[in-house]
Amino acid sequence: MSGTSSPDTQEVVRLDAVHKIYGGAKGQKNQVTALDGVSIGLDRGTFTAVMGPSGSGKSTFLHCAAGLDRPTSGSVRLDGVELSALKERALTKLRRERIGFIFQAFNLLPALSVLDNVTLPLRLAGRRPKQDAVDEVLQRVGLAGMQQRRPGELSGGQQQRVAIARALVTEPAVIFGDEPTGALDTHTAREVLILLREAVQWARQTIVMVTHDPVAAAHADRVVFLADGRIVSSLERPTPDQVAERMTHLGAWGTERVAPEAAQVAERVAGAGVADGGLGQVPGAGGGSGQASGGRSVRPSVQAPAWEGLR
Ligand SMILES: Nc1ncnc2c1ncn2[C@@H]1O[C@H](COP(=O)(O)OP(=O)(O)OP(=O)(O)O)[C@@H](O)[C@H]1O
Repeated sequence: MSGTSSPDTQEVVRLDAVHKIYGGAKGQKNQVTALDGVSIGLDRGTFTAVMGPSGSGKSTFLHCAAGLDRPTSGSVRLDGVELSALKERALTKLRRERIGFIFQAFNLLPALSVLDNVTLPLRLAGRRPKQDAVDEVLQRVGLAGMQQRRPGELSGGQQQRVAIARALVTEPAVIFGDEPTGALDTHTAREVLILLREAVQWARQTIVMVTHDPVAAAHADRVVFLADGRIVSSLERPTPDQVAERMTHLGAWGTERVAPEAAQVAERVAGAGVADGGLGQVPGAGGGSGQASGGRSVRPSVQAPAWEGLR
């Protein structure tokens, strides 16, 4: 554990006793405690998935950890910098220079080429893109030869690769993903997850990903589970069925959404080649009314903070 920003620092993200309370003055009825004393450290070069039932605080966790929202109390340090000490402009600069974001809905600029989308964060930061470095990133994500295409001329998976390249090109301290595979079909989602996994290995990239999908989560080094705004457990390098089982214990597929969620989990877990045994633990698994993950609706994502000030 350390608070410096030296490259050798193990913990890139550190949250201590973070509370986030929405709505009204203290003690008022309409208050919601979205985060209730979250403390966690995320090491450099690791891939962490954040899971939990709907409303458990996953998005709030991501927003606070990434400096998109300020905690009500507690400390968030990113790459050794205490975020609460930063004024808005400095926070924006830090997000632009030290954080990469990947969203469910890609958030590419349709009028720009692949190359211009990927190099945009560098140019916004006043840095001249180095052709070799950009070429390498595009090669790594499988977009070599597509530099001049527009996002509209790419598949969903290719568009997400552009977003990943855009996140990687600044060599950020950490990349935050908000359901980065939520809009992709099962096969494409797997390719994107493998790519993220590889980025952790070859670039020693730190990645934090919020997901509802046990198969996606199982690509991470560690899966952290939130319930009622608290970290209630974690699993190291779990299988998809271990993740699904843990989510079941958290009541993640609650009664009002049992059938679609459970069927979806069953499909995803089965698609990952996991033994059938794990599926029996998901209530309503195989219940039939769920849709394939590829048909999953795109839930509203956070605004694209990395591009604030662009227009
Ligand atoms: N801006 C806000 N104002 C008031 N309450 C909020 C706000 N944002 C989130 N909440 C509440 O905080 C709690 C945690 O929300 P959050 O979006 O972090 O959960 P989540 O785990 O990401 O949920 P989901 O999986 O459904 O996206 C919920 O009760 C939610 O209603």
